[in-house]
Amino acid sequence: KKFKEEEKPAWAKKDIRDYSEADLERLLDQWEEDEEPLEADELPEHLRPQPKLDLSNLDSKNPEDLLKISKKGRTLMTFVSVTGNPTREEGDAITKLWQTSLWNNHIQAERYMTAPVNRVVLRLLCSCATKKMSVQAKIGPSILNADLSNLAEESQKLLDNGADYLHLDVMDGTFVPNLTFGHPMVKSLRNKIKTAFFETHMMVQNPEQWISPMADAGVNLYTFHIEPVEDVCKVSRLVQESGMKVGLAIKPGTEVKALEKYMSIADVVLVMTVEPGFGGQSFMADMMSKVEWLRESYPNLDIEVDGGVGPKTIECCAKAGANMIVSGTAVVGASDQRQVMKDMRDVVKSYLK
Ligand SMILES: O=C(CO)[C@H](O)[C@H](O)COP(=O)(O)O
Repeated sequence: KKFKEEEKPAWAKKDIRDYSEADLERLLDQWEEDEEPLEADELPEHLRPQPKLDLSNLDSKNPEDLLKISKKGRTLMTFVSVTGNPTREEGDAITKLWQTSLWNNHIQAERYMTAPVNRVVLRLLCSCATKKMSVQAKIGPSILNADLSNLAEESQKLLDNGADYLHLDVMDGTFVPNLTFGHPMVKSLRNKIKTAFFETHMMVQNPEQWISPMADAGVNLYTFHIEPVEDVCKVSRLVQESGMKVGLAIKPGTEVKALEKYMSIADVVLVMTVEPGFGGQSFMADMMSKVEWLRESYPNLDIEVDGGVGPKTIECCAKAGANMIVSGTAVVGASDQRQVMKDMRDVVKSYLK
């Protein structure tokens, strides 16, 4: 706090190295006091101002009515029962199908089985709630060019310096001419880093093969290339069913419109701005027309760019509408990682407003 010199309390005049626990508490209190309030859409969901709901005319037996209510941007909790006296396994399978079809319609639902066995509580968290939230600027460093023998330390350092998520490049030596690591490495990393958001960028020929091991390894977002996949919808559904978010990636030579038919299932779209396979390549500015088209067509979509992105190229990405920024060399090799990530996030924010 900016006290005038003569008004400073005794503790504030001390050298910070002489602070007692109580002085540190006071300092913390003041920081919190001086903090700028967050924008409404940046607050956690439970603190966001909520629209008023009118439940007076609600027909609770009509699922459509329930869904309409959840579309008002509120989390809804409801009890459902499965008729026909199924076993617990059958009840689980039936409600899972229901959950998947809700997910396919961008309605995020969580199920909690309760006693008796054929009843479940279905918590509906509507997609519209998510869609109404404006997209957020996020920086996800790629650890491809980091010291992989020190992966946990390197990753923790990036997170401590403000990374919003970690982008983990998985290459199989077939889809791309390079080889990195697979699910055992991701699992070991997850054992050391419990809470960070992990994206795996699957540069692999058969992404279906690695869904289950990656889910088990604690991956949050499973981004795979559509080019080698015959049935993108099926693979996406399997990703969702395993509890991960779906990211769809395209190489520089792939038309952005190839993604159009999968947009209802994608949580994130990744536009590659280099030929996948290696870090440290030059940014391809001509990919920005893809990002522009995506942002114009899907204002609430998470659009990620990856390859050659750093302080020199961030403006181009932000202007086109990208909000999730993967950056490898420029961040990992920076002497001040925190500053580089903050500067890039600020540029993206300035275009999102
Ligand atoms: O997917 C990748 C390469 O296939 C990397 O994530 C990407 O290249 C990031 O590294 P850099 O920012 O150094 O280009």
